[in-house]
Amino acid sequence: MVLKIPLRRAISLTPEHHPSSGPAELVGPVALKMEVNVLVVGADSVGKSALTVRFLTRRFIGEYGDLESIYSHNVTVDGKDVLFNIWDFPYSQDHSDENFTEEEKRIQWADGFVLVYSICDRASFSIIHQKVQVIKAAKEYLGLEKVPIVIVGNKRDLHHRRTVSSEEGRLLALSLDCEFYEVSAAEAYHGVLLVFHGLLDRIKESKLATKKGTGIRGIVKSMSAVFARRRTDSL
Ligand SMILES: Nc1nc2c(ncn2[C@@H]2O[C@H](COP(=O)(O)OP(=O)(O)OP(=O)(O)O)[C@@H](O)[C@H]2O)c(=O)[nH]1
Repeated sequence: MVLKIPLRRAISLTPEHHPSSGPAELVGPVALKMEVNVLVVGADSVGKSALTVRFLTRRFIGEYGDLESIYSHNVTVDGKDVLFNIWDFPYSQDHSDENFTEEEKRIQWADGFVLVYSICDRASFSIIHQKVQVIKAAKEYLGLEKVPIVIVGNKRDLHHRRTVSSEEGRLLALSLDCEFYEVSAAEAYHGVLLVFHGLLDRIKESKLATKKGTGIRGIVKSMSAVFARRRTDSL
């Protein structure tokens, strides 16, 4: 039986986690709670909503409608609470300036990306390469060197209709320094769980690297400022 339930009712939505709020770590009374923003991107009907809902509710609903929203959900990973804000967003063919700016905002908002294609839809696979480049370029511009991206080939259960081989997916991910998974949101929860946990690991690594980078960059910057002042003083 196919269950049809509105996503907003299936998942608790925390309204304050809007793109403008950006990534953050919530400081609770006792412990630091990690919060991550994840953007799920891909062509139409590849299963973006199915993956998101599977991760958040463990269920495969079947039909998801056209709702585009950010869903916030607490997940316990390695004994620690992590707040996932997940934005499931269809790939847009609209290349207007306005759309470009909106896309940049979404990329800025996200700490990590799940890029989804369907193994039965070659066109959905073909856009992944360009999408990764757009994301990386935008993040590099913001000073982030290592961008956490996971590429996911969905609908693995439909292997008789496969048009993209696992090898192609794996090679693409390898060439773009992304992680790769093939899953079936329809058939199994475990694979989908690995996708989001794998992404979380990458996000943690990237945050750590950024903190370290900022530290060194900060020291270099202040030293340069001191020497520059000394040079001006001695003139
Ligand atoms: N067989 C199979 N069908 C799936 C799988 N994942 C999703 N679907 C189906 O594919 C269709 C599209 O799924 P959605 O999750 O709505 O895809 P989407 O990418 O969010 O689609 P848009 O909202 O149009 O961008 C639905 O009919 C789902 O039931 C899967 O792993 N296997």
